[in-house]
Amino acid sequence: MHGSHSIDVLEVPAGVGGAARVGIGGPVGSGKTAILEALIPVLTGRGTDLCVITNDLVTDEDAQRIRCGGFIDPARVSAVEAGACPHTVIREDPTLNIAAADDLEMRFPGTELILIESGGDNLASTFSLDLVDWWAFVIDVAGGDDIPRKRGPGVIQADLLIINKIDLAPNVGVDLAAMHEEAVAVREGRPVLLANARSGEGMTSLADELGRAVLFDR
Ligand SMILES: Nc1nc2c(ncn2[C@@H]2O[C@H](COP(=O)(O)OP(=O)(O)OP(=O)(O)O)[C@@H](O)[C@H]2O)c(=O)[nH]1
Repeated sequence: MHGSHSIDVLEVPAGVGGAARVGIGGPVGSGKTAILEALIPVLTGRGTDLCVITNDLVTDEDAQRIRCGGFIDPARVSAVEAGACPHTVIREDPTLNIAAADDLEMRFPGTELILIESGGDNLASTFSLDLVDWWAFVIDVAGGDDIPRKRGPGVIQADLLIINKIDLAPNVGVDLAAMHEEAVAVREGRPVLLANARSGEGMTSLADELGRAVLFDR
């Protein structure tokens, strides 16, 4: 009919989109994968039904590492190859990640939580709210205690800032209390969590935070 136009309605299968989608971003090497490795057993121990998506530039190395860990069914871990720019697939055009999350929910219908790790390359990476409901940004003590002062969008905008590798503070001459205080100040009081992904310190608090923020205190 002249003047009318069709509207494409995307078919979303029943149940898909029900899981909370959570981003874990931050600079290369800050410990995002290590945090997932320490966090997943805490969450599954609480009975949370979860899946994982990793974003690597051109490999599925992080996904393989999590699949090999033995703490999650390897089929529940999907890899998105981000190509040249890691920001694009979590912010400008998160279509690939949304498709990967939908696919996981279709294959595992009871999924309550999807953790999406992104291989960001600097302090500017943020997640699109079309992709995630909530996101954390991971920096580490060894990267320098001036990172909060640089006020990168990740540091400022994330729902939670995680300062990881706190065990290394004495080795790199960082005053942890001052770094924490400064991070809280630049975030105007929004949450900042101190963590040591190697020992698991902070992971109970992180699981509690996720419980409050997206799992509604299950
Ligand atoms: N001492 C110490 N080392 C850590 C901690 N967390 C991670 N690491 C180490 O830091 C290195 C980088 O950790 P990853 O988990 O691979 O970091 P990532 O952010 O996932 O790195 P990309 O995926 O390359 O962006 C590894 O050698 C980890 O063992 C921590 O809390 N303390």
